[in-house]
Amino acid sequence: MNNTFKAFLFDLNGTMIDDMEYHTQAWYQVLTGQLGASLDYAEVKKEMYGKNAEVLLRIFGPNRFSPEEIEYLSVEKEKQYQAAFKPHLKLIEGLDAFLEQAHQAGIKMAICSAAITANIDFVIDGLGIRHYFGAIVSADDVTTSKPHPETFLKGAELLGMAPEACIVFEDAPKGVEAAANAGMNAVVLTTMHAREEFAAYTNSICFAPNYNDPALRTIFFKMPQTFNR
Ligand SMILES: O=P(O)(O)OC[C@H]1O[C@@H](O)[C@H](O)[C@@H](O)[C@@H]1O
Repeated sequence: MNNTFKAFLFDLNGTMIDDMEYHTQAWYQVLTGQLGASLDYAEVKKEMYGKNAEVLLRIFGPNRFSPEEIEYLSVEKEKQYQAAFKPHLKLIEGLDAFLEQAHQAGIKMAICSAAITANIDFVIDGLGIRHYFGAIVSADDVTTSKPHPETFLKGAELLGMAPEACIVFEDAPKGVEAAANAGMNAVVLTTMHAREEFAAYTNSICFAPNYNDPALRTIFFKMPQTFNR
């Protein structure tokens, strides 16, 4: 194991599971179908980072919805997402063995996501992987979500780790920006965004389509075998 990193901070959506298309579809339906926003699919994809309340505020401004309406719309979007994605719920290729290997190597791990707690529970209990994580930071645990550094700094703090001992796993440019703002390097999973979209971020140390990528094995475990079990 490479001694530089003592903790792994995982983003969830798009990084541990390949579900961002399902989030985009659910947001597109709620924002344009239910709420009448004039956004095309690509614009929805670009605007849907961070907490659900932040997405609604960014698109509709501060005066459109009451806090109760925001909560209702957030839950509505996640109901649509969960119903559509549930049959496809599985870890990104190689991640099951990668988690086990990191665990065996004594690496501390946290989930640091902009998703609400109910969505994180849906994924980690649905997949039986909760025991790997010493801390979970959701949308409900932070004041401001990514690209603000709060989510990752809180994850590091809960694990008892200095930021420089942590490596972030992310799939979104705004998430890598949040890692940079927290003083952390990032491994980028290219599930939804192409490598070129991260050109602005010098803290991206590696790009991989999944956890069997040789670059990941070299960086973290210096081992030739794949993570397939
Ligand atoms: O921070 P994560 O795990 O990538 O989650 C991000 C996504 O979480 C979803 O729950 C939000 O509705 C999306 O708008 C957001 O992009």
